[in-house]
Amino acid sequence: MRIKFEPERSVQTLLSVGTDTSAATIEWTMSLLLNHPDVLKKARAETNLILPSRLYSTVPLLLPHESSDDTTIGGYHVPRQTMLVVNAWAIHRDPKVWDDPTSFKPERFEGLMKGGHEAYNYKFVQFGLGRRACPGAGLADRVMGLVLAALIQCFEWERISEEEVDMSQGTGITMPKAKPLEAMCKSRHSLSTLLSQL
Ligand code: HEM
Repeated sequence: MRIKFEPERSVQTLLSVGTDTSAATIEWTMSLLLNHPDVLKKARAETNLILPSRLYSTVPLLLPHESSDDTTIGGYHVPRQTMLVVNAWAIHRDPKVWDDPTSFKPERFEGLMKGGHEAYNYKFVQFGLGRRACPGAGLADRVMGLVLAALIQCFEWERISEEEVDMSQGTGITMPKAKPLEAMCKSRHSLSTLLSQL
């Protein structure tokens, strides 16, 4: 067997999987924050508040996998070479796994996040698990943390009307918002002072 290495395609794939997923996660998280001003206020006060987007898993079915051998999972016989799809979206909203699953409560992650991604006890699988888990998870965590912190710390955010931000979900391997987020923002007073000193 010959394997053809195509660096251009690899770079394109990395750029695509790395940017769509991170951008969508940031958009979902900002939408959640705009619908929960109390959490937004808390996030501004606590710069280390963890805001994982569990409710709106941006890769809701992970990527298809294939069983390398016959096996039995949860009483079901799975023959070799079966395509396996993990429904992360359903796991993240399962009341048997999460207390009050559909509420946006970032504080539920305090403590749970300390041991790295493998320590989530198979509850939070936004990046998959095991050998084929997302290799960009560490980078994505850091980039999303920095971007969200900058957006929250540097700007005042408001919804465009009294109505809550529409959280309907579109379809795609990376789950988009059905209606792109529109919000109002203005730079915070502290930022204007800082910028005027540059
Ligand atoms: C919020 C951001 C991201 C999310 C939610 C995400 C999620 C995922 C998921 C669920 C998988 C499949 C895991 C599985 O099926 O078990 C995956 C695979 C992958 N991700 Fe990410 N990802 C993100 C960011 C990134 C970034 C920044 C990069 C690279 C710069 C990246 C590169 C990849 C690659 C190359 C794979 C395929 C790995 C393989 O098949 O062995 N991802 N990602």
